[in-house]
Amino acid sequence: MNLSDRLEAELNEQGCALLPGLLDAGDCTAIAALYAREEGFRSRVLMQRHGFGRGEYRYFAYPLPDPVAGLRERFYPVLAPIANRWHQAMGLEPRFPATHGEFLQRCHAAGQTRPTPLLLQYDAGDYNCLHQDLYGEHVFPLQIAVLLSEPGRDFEGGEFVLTEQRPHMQSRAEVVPLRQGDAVVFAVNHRPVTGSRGVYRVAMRHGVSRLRSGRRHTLGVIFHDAA
Ligand SMILES: O=C(O)CCC(=O)C(=O)O
Ligand SMILES: [Fe+2]
Repeated sequence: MNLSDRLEAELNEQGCALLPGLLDAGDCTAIAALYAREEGFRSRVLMQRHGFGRGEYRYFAYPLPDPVAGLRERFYPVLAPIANRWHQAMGLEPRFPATHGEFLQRCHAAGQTRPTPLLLQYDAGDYNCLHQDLYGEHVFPLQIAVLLSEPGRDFEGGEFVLTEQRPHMQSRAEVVPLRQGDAVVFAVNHRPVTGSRGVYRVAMRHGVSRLRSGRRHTLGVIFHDAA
């Protein structure tokens, strides 16, 4: 099974898929260290100010640093066929072009020109409320988060959580066990699930449980740009 087929099978069954060891420890440390630098970012968000949780994040500015730009370019073509089948299954119109460059042109033409890849930083007591990363009309339906810190050594608590809200049913939560360098691919806003009466849309949200101690960094890779 190739990577795209494996991810599609996991995404269709669980709503998320793992990419173990996507980055090595050296890359993780180097990317996390960017957080403290002055340059390279377009904005900083203190989550508590907006009711998003507690902790902070910074959006990268263009040009994105190599590993971040590389992940967007490399994974878009793997995920676009899955995104197209999801849209077909959910009866949604937009189809996604073959390359990330073409998709970005579409975002930029619609005024979504600001880069969305971000670095997040959590300290003890911080958490990220369940949310969806929607930034305008154009939405690529899958995104990736990479854990840059090592659980147990750098921090405790702070688990990546996904919830699925099925129509007329109770919500289901999934905790995704990640080690440093592991990534999770997940649905941005909804995904198709086949039930006895056909396909229905399940709304997905993601967040992070409270950090018990230490410091945790994550790299978020979102494929659409922001208005
Ligand atoms: O810190 C995390 O694991 C979640 C980050 C997040 O919300 C994102 O990448 O969109
Ligand atoms: Fe997010």
